[in-house]
Amino acid sequence: MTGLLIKNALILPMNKETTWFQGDIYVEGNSIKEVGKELSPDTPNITILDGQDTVVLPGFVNCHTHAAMTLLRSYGDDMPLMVWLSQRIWPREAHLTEEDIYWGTMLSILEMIKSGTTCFADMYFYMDQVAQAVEETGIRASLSRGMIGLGDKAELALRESEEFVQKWHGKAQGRITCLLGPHAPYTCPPDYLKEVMALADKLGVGLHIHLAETRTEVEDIQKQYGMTPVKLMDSLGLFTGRHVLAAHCVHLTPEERAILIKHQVGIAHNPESNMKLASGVAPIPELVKEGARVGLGTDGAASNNNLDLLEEMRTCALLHKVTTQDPTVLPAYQVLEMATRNGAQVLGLEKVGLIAPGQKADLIMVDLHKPHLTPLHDPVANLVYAAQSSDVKNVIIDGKLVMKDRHMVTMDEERVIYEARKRGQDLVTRQ
Ligand SMILES: CSC[C@H]1O[C@@H](n2cnc3c(O)ncnc32)[C@H](O)[C@@H]1O
Ligand SMILES: [Zn+2]
Repeated sequence: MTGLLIKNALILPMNKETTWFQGDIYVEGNSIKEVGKELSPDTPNITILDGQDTVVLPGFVNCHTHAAMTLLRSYGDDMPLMVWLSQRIWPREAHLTEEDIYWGTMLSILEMIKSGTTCFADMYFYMDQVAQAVEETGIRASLSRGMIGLGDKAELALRESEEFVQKWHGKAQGRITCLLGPHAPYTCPPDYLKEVMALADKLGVGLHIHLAETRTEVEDIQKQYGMTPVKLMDSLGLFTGRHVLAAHCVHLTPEERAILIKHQVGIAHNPESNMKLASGVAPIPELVKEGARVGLGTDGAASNNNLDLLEEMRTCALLHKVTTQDPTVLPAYQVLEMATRNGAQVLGLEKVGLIAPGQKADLIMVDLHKPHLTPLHDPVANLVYAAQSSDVKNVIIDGKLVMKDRHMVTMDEERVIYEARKRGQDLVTRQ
C-alpha cells in the first residue's frame, strides 16, 4: 500500500462544520485515511509533502467541457452560439481525427491539472481516445460520447455510446464513469431522446445534455413543440428516475427551476462561456437558494477560452453580484463549494469533493507565499478572488501525485504542447 503524508498545511475540508485549520493529511492507497495534527503513520516508503505556506483543498471539478476543443481555442470568437457552432466549429469538427482528439484532450488535461482541476465531465467524439488520455494521465472524469439525433449518424451514435459505456464505465481503477450524451433538445428530437433514455436505463447510467442555453433555443423549441426545453424534457420523463447533468440552464422560469430541483438535476453553470457567447446570465443565486445542485464548468476552450476553474469561480462570484447589484450574493465559500464538493455531487461522485477519512484523495496544494495572496485574512476569499492557476503547487488524484512543484509526473508537457500545436494548426486548414 502506498502512503502519502501532507504535513503542517492549512486545510480547507469543505465539510461545513469546519472552516480551516493547520494540520496533516494521511493518504493510503487512493483514499484519505486520517486528517489531524502531528500524524505519524508507520507506513514504509511514505512520501512526505511539506505543507508549510500552502493551503490544501479538494481538487476542482469541471462539470462541463469538451476537452479536445482546446485545438479550436481562439479559432472562432465574438459570435453568438448558433453562428459560432454552424459557421466555425462544426465544419472544423467534421475533420477531427482520433489522434487530434487524443492530443487535444491531453492538452486540456495538462491545462486542467496545472490549474487545480482533478475531475472533469466531457462530452465529445472519439471518446476511446479521451478515455485513454484519462487513463494515462491519472485524472478523474465523467465521459459521454456526444450524440446528435438528426441525420445519418444518429443510430451510429447510439451504438457507439453503448459500446463506449460497456468498455469504460468504472475503468481506470474506477476513475472513469460514463454518461450518455444527447447533445441538446435542438439536435435530439423527442423520439431520439426516448431511445437514449431507454439505452441509459439498460446500461444503468445517467445523461449529460446542454439545456436552455440561449433565448434562441427556447424560442425555437417553443415554436416546434409548443413547450420550452425544460418542459419538453420533463414531458418526456427525461429527468425521472435517472441522474441528469444539464449544462447551462440559463433561461429558466421559476416553474422550470422547481422542476429541475424536484428531480435533483445536476446543473453545470458555465459563466464565462455564457458571457462570451452572450447567451445570458443563469439564475444561479435563485437556484442555489431554492436548493438546486449546482457545479461549475468551463465549457470548451473554444468558447471560454481557457479551462481554469480558479478564474471561473471569480467570474461566477463577480457576475452574479453585478447583475443582482447585491455584493452579498454568492459569497466566496459558496462559490468554492460549487467548484469542489457540489460539483462532485452534480457528477454523482459521492466520495469526491471533501477532505475527510474515506474520501478519495483528490487534493490540491496552493502556494500561499505569493504577493497577491498576502496577507491571509481569509484563505477562501484569497482563493476565489485573488489566486491564479500558477499558484497551484502540487496535485494529487486518486492518491497519486500527478503534479509536484509544478512539474508534471504523468505527462510529458513539452510533447503535449508540441503535438497539440501541430494538430491545431493542421485542423484549421484541412479540406
Ligand atoms: C456532440 S459532441 C458536443 C458538441 O457540442 C458542441 N458545443 C460546444 N460548446 C457548446 C455549447 O456551448 N452549446 C452547445 N454545443 C456546444 C461541440 O462543438 C460539439 O459539437
Ligand atoms: Zn458545452
